[in-house]
Amino acid sequence: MLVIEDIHLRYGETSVLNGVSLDVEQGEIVCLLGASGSGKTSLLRIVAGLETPQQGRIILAGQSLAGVPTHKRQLGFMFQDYALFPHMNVADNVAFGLQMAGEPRAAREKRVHEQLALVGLAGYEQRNVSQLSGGEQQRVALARSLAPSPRLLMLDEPLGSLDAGLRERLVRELHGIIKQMGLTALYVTHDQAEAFAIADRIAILQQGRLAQIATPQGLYYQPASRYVATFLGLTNFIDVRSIEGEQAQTDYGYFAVDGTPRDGMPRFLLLHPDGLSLADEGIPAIVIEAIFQGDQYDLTLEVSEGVFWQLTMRGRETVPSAGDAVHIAIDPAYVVPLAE
Ligand SMILES: Nc1ncnc2c1ncn2[C@@H]1O[C@H](COP(=O)(O)OP(=O)(O)OP(=O)(O)O)[C@@H](O)[C@H]1O
Repeated sequence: MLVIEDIHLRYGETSVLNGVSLDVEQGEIVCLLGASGSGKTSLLRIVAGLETPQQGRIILAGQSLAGVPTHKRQLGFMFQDYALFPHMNVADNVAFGLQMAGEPRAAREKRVHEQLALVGLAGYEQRNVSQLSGGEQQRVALARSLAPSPRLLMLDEPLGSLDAGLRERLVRELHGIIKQMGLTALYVTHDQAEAFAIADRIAILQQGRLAQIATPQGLYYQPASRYVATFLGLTNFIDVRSIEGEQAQTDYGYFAVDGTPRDGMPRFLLLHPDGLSLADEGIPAIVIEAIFQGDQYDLTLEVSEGVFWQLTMRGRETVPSAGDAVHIAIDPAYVVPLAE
């Protein structure tokens, strides 16, 4: 549905996007996830036609968008700072795009009614938008962006200003609505949990480059680099001393590395915290802290001086205390070789 091809964007001497390419399938939700300043919003603005790259192409439904102005691209927008019109009621806000497109009144009213029902705000037509809660306002904004039947929905931190609990609920609702309508969406966020909750695939941007694009599970269990792993909060790295056949030698023993990384010989191994457990024997460690997170304990363990590993314990197992000596077993299926 959407092809983003080799996009380069510079502001003066500053390179903001450096050869970004990715595809979004019809009906797919792709999240752009990355640190502040990694270029997420700039990429969205290029797809929207609000910014022109020095190089590269955007193709929507088989047609190049070069020279096509924003209002002719048939896109829906839900941006954090793209506020509702405070002087209009809910119905007029939702009808805005339809009115701009010259849709007749009766068709407009029908569509507004349908869209409000879809976002759970049936009967809100005459309400004043300034009297709605933050969550209700976001739903009106969503209904407004969906009303003109966009070919692609673009969302930039759409839930950024809401509190955590409401965000969690709305992100699930948003997912349901986008999927129900079979919409294709490009969703910008810097919040990993939000991306995991809504995306079919996640594109990680790292200083204007695409570091990896994969399903949430793919990213989490097979990060392509140390940067991606660290960004996702996975920090148990060990250096590879040498490779002997399909075995990597490390300070903590030998590990099989048959699935070698695509970019060359592994220099590090990521020990995924889901593959670490406490056992009667294994790598000796001292518990530094055990933090209760509701659904799990997050343990920090010191395996040698200044080297700390994270391990999670689920369920109601007996959890050791700070200062306890323990042993760590490693499930080889959760060892990820990384070249960079
Ligand atoms: N009009 C501009 N002129 C010069 N530099 C710009 C302009 N717009 C963006 N930049 C720079 O481009 C880089 C990428 O910005 P962008 O807004 O795309 O990042 P982002 O990943 O969306 O960040 P955030 O999560 O903070 O919104 C930043 O370093 C920013 O300062």
